[in-house]
Amino acid sequence: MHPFLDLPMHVSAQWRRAPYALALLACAAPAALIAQPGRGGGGGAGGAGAAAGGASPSNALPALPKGPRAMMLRDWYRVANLSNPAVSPDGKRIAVTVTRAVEADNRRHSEIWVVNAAGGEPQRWTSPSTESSNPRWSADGKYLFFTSQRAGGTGNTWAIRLDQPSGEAIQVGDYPNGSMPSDGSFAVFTDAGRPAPTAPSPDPFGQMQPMARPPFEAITRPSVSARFDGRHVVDMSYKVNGVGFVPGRRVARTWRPTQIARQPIGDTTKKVITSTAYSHRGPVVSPDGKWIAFTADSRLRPDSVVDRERDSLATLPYNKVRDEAERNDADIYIIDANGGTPRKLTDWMGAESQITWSPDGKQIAFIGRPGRTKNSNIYVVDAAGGTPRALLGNWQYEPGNFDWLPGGIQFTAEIGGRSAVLRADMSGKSLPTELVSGRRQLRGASYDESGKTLAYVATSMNKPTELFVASGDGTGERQLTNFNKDVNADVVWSDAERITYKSVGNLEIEGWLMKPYGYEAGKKYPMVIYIHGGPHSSYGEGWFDEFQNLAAQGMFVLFTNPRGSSGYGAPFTYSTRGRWGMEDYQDLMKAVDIVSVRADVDSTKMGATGGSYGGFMTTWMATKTTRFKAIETDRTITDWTYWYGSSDAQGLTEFEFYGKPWDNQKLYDELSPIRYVNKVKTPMLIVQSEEDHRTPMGSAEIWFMSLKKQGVPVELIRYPRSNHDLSRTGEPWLLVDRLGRLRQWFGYWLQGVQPGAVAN
Ligand SMILES: CC(=O)N[C@@H](C)C(=O)N[C@@H](C)C(=O)N[C@@H](C)C(=O)O
Repeated sequence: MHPFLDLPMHVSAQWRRAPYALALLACAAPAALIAQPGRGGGGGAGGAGAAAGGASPSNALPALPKGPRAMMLRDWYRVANLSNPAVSPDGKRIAVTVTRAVEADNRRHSEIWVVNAAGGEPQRWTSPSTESSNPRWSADGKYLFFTSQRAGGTGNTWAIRLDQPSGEAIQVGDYPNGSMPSDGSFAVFTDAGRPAPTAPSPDPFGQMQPMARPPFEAITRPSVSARFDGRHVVDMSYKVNGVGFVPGRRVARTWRPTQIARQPIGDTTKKVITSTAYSHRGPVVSPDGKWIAFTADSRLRPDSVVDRERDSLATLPYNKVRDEAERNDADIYIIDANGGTPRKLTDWMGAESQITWSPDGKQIAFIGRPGRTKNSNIYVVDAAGGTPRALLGNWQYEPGNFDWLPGGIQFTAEIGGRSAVLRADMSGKSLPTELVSGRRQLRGASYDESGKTLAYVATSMNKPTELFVASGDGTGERQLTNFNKDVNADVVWSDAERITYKSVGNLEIEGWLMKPYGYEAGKKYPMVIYIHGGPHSSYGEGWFDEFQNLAAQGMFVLFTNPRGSSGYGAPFTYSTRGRWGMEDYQDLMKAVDIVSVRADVDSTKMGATGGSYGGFMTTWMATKTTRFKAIETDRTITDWTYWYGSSDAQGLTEFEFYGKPWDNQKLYDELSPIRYVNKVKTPMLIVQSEEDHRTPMGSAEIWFMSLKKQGVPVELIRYPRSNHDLSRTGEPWLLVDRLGRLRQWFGYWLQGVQPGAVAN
């Protein structure tokens, strides 16, 4: 997991859009859910604007012309995104989530579709009137479970019955979700327990909005509670991007350590088998059902002690010896499947996750990260104990998810900007072998019970996501779906050339140059460099609406993964610590140098754009060079001290800048573009979301005002009802509006296209 946030570590800047934020509507699924793609009923494969009309602005828009042609803005609504493939235990069927926008309703919609692994038409299994995602098959093949919020249910797990005629989705209480032994007789999962009952006391503030009520131990009170509807804050984490404002505690802090529970399949009785002051995490049962492995604090200290220690350390100034020391926060333990005293499997420095038993139950594998800035690896240890051994040796890259199949361990990994399915050498002596690879990005490798069938979703530069199947060893790959057939037939998606180049310190940097739509040899075209955020994320070999948008406008799009990006190993990722805007800036400008001397690039018409950390970098660039004729800065950061105080992710700079602003104010200041704003001459478009709690509005506002006061052309677009993820999961109409503004801004400054003349 990401050290600062609840996010997976290797987040591709392009793929962050995939798990669309679902506005799950409460609505029962009608019977006869199965539909053929492209045959109506709420949107077939690739169907544009699938929902039935209602009065909306989009209804007034003319039909999109047939292609082949450049991408138009409204083509965005036509692209289907596939995610979470799941192979049935017998390997015969594959379920997948299909998400697309419903243009007329300004929303996204997700459904579960199922396709035979042997091929054939995919079938829709969930209702077009309800949101459904994340399919998973029960081990005995009786159910297809999926996530949905429907009226009259508890929790968000629903199921379609497979072993008998089935109608609407149901909820089943006797089939718990969790880790199961080979015979599938019971499931093991964590249980947060119930809060201790407290005597109800009258709450004088009970009628107030939750954010307005005086939190626990607050000193001030509303003079008249019915007249105060503001926000009263005493806790540090009072706002979270994508969630909003979070009400504070109203009672003293208590701890509810997670326990391990087990429940027989076909029974509704849950038995909690532990009762400890420490939490159990990620329990997995051995194939023979006798043992449960889990992670917990390395000293099994009560959660209250661990949390208080962490909170008190967090108030101290940065201390190199203490804060850079390697830590052993957690270890793996094994307990009898009926409960008892756990045994520590091994004392291992660092963090363990994804504990997995070998099929014979004799060994345990896990992903281990020996130190915060060190590469993770797959480790294997005897279930009896011993020293874990690394399977990937000194491999440059890091494993994603892995499966221990009958034939060995297979895993996914980011290899720079592409991704692959690989097999580990179980002796740990050789580097892993790529089974499914190529210039593309793969997600969600899923296997049947025997490991003989493998499914994944894949995309490449000019191909939106589709579902693929192959043999377990990666051979015999076949594309199973064509949800984007119609849009692909109309739109000529641009392809990109992969480049690598040596930058400061001889470090190799990977990048791509996407050709403009309608490229003709002998002509010159404007070029825009895109800069990703994080900084620990990456661009890569996948279809990306933003790049296609500007390429369709007739521009080269340059994008690179400067040092600091993820996907090239932890040393590369963390090599910019304390040096943001230094060598990574040079990595970016080096790419501009290389590309700008090409005969087909007009070096007098270059632009730059980027979001979040990329937004910081674009403002930083604006203070350093006038080579760009126009810049767009998105969800920007212009003052790191302001950002530290107003964002929801202080851990990022506390780690990267070696402390809090007052520990290292000089660095926070020196790396803040606002200190040099008097040097900016480049026209800038600023795009910012009103509800962005990751990079709040103040950075954009001060940048806007500073440029205005200096007479530099600047526009600020403030998007309502939007957070940090507007460009990925925001309201479709606003998201597309933003794409249009990018075309217009660069169209005006780089191509001389007059306001209002850029095609939609
Ligand atoms: C990798 C990551 O997400 N890091 C976070 C702490 C983060 O949110 N950083 C932002 C400043 C950022 O740049 N986010 C990127 C990923 C974005 O595009 O939003």
